[in-house]
Amino acid sequence: MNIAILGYGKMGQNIEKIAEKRGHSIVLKTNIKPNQEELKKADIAIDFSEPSAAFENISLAISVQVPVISGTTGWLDDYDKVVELCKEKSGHFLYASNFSVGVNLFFKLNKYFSKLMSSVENYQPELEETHHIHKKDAPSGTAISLAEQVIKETSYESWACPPDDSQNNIPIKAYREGEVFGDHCVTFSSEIDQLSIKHSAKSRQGFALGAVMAAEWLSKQKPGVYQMAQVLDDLIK
Ligand SMILES: NC(=O)C1=CN([C@@H]2O[C@H](COP(=O)(O)OP(=O)(O)OC[C@H]3O[C@@H](n4cnc5c(N)ncnc54)[C@H](OP(=O)(O)O)[C@@H]3O)[C@@H](O)[C@H]2O)C=CC1
Ligand SMILES: O=C(O)C1=N[C@H](C(=O)O)C[C@H](O)C1
Repeated sequence: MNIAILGYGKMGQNIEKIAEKRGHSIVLKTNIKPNQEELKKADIAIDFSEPSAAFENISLAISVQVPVISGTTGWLDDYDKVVELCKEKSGHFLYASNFSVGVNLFFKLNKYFSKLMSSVENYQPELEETHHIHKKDAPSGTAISLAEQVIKETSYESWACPPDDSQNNIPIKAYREGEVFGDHCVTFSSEIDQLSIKHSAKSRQGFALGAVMAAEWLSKQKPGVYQMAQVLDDLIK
C-alpha cells in the first residue's frame, strides 16, 4: 500500500520502519497539516500527530476519500463529528487509544476482571498510568479506555484525576517519568486485600506494528467506522 504518515514524530518514524519491512511505500510524511493533493496519492493515511491536529488531519483524509486510522490521543471531544463526516462521505475510519496487540488483549482481560470484581461487594477500582515526560495529554487515552470499560461493568459513572476524589468517580493517577513507553495498571481494593492487572510496553514496536496491521485490515473493509477490537478478533480467529 501507499501510506501517508500524518505526524512524523516518535510513532511516525517507528511506523515508517515497520511499514517498509512489510512491503509498503511511504508516499507522504508530514509534521504539518497535509497537502491535499499529496494526501490523495495515498491508499491509506496513518495519523499519530497531536491532540490539537488530529481532528483536522482525520477530517481532511476522509473528505478526500483516503481511509484513515488514528492513534492520536486527547482529541476525542470531536470523535462524534468524525463519525458523522465518515457516514456523510462514505469514508473508512478506525481510532484506537492503543494499537498494541498486548494492550488489546489487556482490554479483554479488563472487561472480565471488572465484571468479576463488581460481582462482590466492597472493592473500589483505581487506575494508574505512567508515561515519558514528553507526553502532551493526561490521563492517557488507554487509561480512559480502561476506565470506560470499568464504568460499563460497575456502578461507577465517571472517572477523574486527583485532586478530585468524589466517591462516584474512578480515580486515574497519571505519572510522567523519564522515557517510560507506557504502563497501565487497574486495581480493585478492599480493606482486606487488593487485586491488580498490569500491562507494560517494552518499546513502541507493539503500537507501531498494531497500527500497520490495522491499516492493512482497514484497507480491505467496506466504508465505515471501526474499532481495534474487530482487527484483533480477525487476528486471533
Ligand atoms: N494509539 C496508540 O497505540 C499510541 C498513541 N500514541 C499517541 O500518538 C500521538 C503521537 O505520539 P508520539 O509520536 O509519541 O508524539 P511526537 O510528539 O513524537 O510526534 C507527534 C508529531 O506530530 C507532529 N505534528 C504537529 N502538528 C501536526 C499536524 N498539524 N499534522 C501532522 N503532524 C503534526 C509533531 O511535529 P512537531 O514536533 O514539529 O510539532 C510531531 O513530530 C500522541 O497523541 C500519543 O498519545 C502514542 C503511542 C501509541
Ligand atoms: O503518548 C504515548 O507514548 C502513548 N500514548 C497512548 C495513550 O495515550 O494511551 C498509548 C501508549 O500508552 C503510548
